[in-house]
Amino acid sequence: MYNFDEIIDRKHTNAMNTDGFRDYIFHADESMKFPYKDEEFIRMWVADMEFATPDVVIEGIEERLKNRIFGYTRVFSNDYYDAFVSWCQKRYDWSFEKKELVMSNGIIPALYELVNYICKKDEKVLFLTPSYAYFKYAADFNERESVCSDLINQDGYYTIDYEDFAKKASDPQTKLFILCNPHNPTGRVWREEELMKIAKIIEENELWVISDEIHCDLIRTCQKHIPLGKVMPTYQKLITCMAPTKTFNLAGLMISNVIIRDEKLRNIWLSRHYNFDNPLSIAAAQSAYAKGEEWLKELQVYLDNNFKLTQDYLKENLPQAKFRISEATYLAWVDLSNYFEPDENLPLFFAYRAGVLLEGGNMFVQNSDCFIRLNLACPKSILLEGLKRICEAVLTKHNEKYLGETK
Ligand SMILES: Cc1ncc(COP(=O)(O)O)c(C/N=C2\CONC2=O)c1O
Repeated sequence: MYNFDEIIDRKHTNAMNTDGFRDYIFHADESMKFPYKDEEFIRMWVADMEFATPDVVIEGIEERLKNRIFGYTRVFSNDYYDAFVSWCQKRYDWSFEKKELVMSNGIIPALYELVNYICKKDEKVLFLTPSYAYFKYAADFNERESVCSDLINQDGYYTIDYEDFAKKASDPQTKLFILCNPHNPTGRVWREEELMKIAKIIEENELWVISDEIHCDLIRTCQKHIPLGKVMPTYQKLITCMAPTKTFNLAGLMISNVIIRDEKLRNIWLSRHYNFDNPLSIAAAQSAYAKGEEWLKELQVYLDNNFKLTQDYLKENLPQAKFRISEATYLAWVDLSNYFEPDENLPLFFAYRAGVLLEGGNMFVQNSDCFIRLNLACPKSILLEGLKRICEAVLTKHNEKYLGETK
């Protein structure tokens, strides 16, 4: 049994989570002050976990450390590919050839590069909104136009607006579709029939498609992830991105899997991408895929319980908040439109009034006003304190507003 209740001090580890929030959330510097000391914040924002990576990963790194030489390194041996492809076969009944796998220091850097390799300057990048903002940033960085297809929110359950998606996909200038599968921030796990409808539209318009599946291992225990590559087994213009970094809390080790079917695009990648890897990251990732399943199973149960706890707590203490348990990710997507106006800065409100760091609607491109996104990958004692602070702050504001109106 693993102890996910353990509170681990992340101070002085150069963690984005503890030290990077002023810049990332508020675009401010260290001079930005709050009525809370930094260590007093409940941190529910950036998507990494407050849990120790599994012992098998630590042991894999320790084993590699014994060699004591850490020269230029690349994934040359089959061991890494064998561990990763076995993971995909066992969990998703999906595999790919070794030659299709290239490595990247992150999925975001891969997106930045692939947009440039795939789209000409006047071509467009399509994605579903609300969206992880880096899909838009990958287009912006490359000065390619973004096109957003808003998901339909049916009482907290998000579905694809196929008519809108098809219309935007049919624009001859739209060249690339980036799919988030499972979806951050709504937590949807796309069903086979949904993926098949998207696949039909992709094929009809001969789009390139990047399926970003970084969250695929972190699904509720009752859910099943389907790689887009399974629904489009022979479609050559498909790139699939997966990584151990979300699953095993290894984001700082910067190692991601990019599976490029198209040989021409793969050769462009291999000729232009900086193709070296960190030997400790390879050892960590390989151990995770080869031996990490038991830990992941226990983590999934712990996260399921954190989602249930959140649902019960909000129902009891913030009844006008609308929240459905995410089908995947450890991110809760909560609709507070009954308590806030669209133009209110929710991250700022909760930092000042609740001492909680979270990400808010305006950080997910569009179609996300009045939502907050809560990282639930933390010990339940921390989660409860965060939920308590959030609900108290909202209710105090709500009462202030109500009393103000009745004066
Ligand atoms: C859909 C998606 N793709 C890629 C990444 C990052 O991949 P990397 O470059 O680390 O390999 C994230 C991390 N999501 C985060 C990170 O912090 N907040 C989020 O929502 C993500 O949610």
